[in-house]
Formats: sequence, structure tokens, C-alpha cells
Amino acid sequence: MSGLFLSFEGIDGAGKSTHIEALAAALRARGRTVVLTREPGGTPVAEQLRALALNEAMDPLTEALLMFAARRDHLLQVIEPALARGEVVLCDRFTDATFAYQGGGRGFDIAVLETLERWVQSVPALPAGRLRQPDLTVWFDLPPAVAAQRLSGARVPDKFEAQPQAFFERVAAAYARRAQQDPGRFLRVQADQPREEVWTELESGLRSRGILT
Ligand SMILES: Nc1ncnc2c1ncn2[C@@H]1O[C@H](COP(=O)(O)OP(=O)(O)OP(=O)(O)O)[C@@H](O)[C@H]1O
Ligand SMILES: Cc1cn([C@H]2C[C@H](O)[C@@H](COP(=O)(O)O)O2)c(=O)[nH]c1=O
Repeated sequence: MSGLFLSFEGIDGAGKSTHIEALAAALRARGRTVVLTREPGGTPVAEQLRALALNEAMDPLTEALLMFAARRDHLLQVIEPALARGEVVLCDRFTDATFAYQGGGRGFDIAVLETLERWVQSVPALPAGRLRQPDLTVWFDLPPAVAAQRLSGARVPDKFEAQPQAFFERVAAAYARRAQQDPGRFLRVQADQPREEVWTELESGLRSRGILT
């Protein structure tokens, strides 16, 4: 069986975690081996970088470099080996999050992010010039006001969760731009619905792409 790389995106509180576990169970029930992982993180080195990026104040370039450094380690140590073994990788966030949070939220230079994307996602298994990208990105599209309501009081906010709603409006707009640039890779799920309906929409999108049978 060939490997499959799915990423899950959306603003904080959009509902990714709620559905990733259920999807992993559905895929395992169909005989697939599933690796559940996340960014920033997924390896000991990347988890340390995550702790810095989510908790320490830093300038936007430093933040972007930490995200991509964590990603490089995660790709080489976890994602690429799993894909080579023919497994399914379910990754809670990937590079679209950098374009959304550092590019949209922070207003950091998109051209620099594109350069880092090319460096980091060039991997030995792919011919020169081709980048490792998710086969499909599920984008949980939720209005920031609804996300804020869902997260209010739920936990101690990290550096990003503590940002004002205007930050998340920019993040959401940047996700929409990324999806527009590569519509074939994105599955948009309307996340402002009851959990069961979000799951039904996700399941149906995955069926129509042959990922769930
Ligand atoms: N469809 C829904 N309707 C109402 N509440 C929901 C729905 N989906 C998830 N929630 C709740 O919203 C909160 C955020 O959900 P979840 O943790 O799945 O989001 P997330 O996208 O993984 O967030 P983060 O990226 O910040 O970790 C949780 O309390 C969850 O129970
Ligand atoms: C990959 C990535 C993530 N972020 C931000 C987005 C979230 O606020 C946190 C991760 O927390 P989660 O609960 O695991 O979703 O990090 C970012 O700013 N840039 C990135 O590239």
C-alpha cells in the first residue's frame, strides 16, 4: 500500500483534535497503519522547539525559523519513514499553519516563507524540485468569534491562543488564500456546525476522494 499524508488545519479551537482521533480509528478499522502526529512537534527535538515557540516572546523571523526547523526534523524522523513504510500520517498542522500564523497573523514576508518551504520540504525520496506536501489538507473553517467562544475558559492560553480576535481574522484569511492557491489539495469543512455534522462532512469529503471506502 502506498503512504498517505493528511494534514489538518484551522485557527485555534476549530475542532481538529476532536475529529483526528475518530478518523484514525476509521482508517485503522480499514486495515491501515496510522501515525498520529502534530506540528510544531512530533519528535523530541521538535517538541523542545514547540515549547519555545509557543511560550517565549521572539521576533517573527525567529518564530518562523523555529517552525521550519521543527518541521525539518519531524519530516526526516517521522513523516518520511512512515510514508516509505506505506502508512497513513495524520498531522495536526503543517506548513499551511506557518503561512497562516506567521504570514497572515504576524504579517511576516511570504517570499521568505516560500524559500524556507522549498528548503525544508525537499526530501531525498522526491526528485529535485518536488516538495513534500500533504496529499490532502483538511481545513476546518470556523469564524474566529465562534472559536473564541469555544476556547473561553477552557485552558490556560499559550502565546498564540492569547492573541486578539483581529490576529485570528488575519490567520483565517491567510488559510483561505492558501486554499485558493491549491484547491485540489484542500478539503474545506464548515466547522461551525454540531460535531456530528462536521464529521459527516469530513467523512463524505474523504469518501469522494477515495481515502475512506
Ligand atoms: N462542532 C463543535 N461544536 C461545538 N464545540 C466543539 C465542536 N468541535 C469541537 N468543539 C469544542 O471546541 C473546543 C476546541 O476543539 P478542538 O480541541 O478539537 O480544536 P482544535 O482545532 O484541535 O484546537 P487547537 O488547535 O487550539 O488545539 C473543544 O472544547 C471541543 O470540545
Ligand atoms: C505548525 C504551526 C503552528 N503554529 C501555532 C498554531 C497554534 O496556535 C500552535 C500549536 O498549537 P496546537 O494546539 O497544537 O494547534 O502553534 C504556528 O504559529 N505556526 C506553525 O507553523
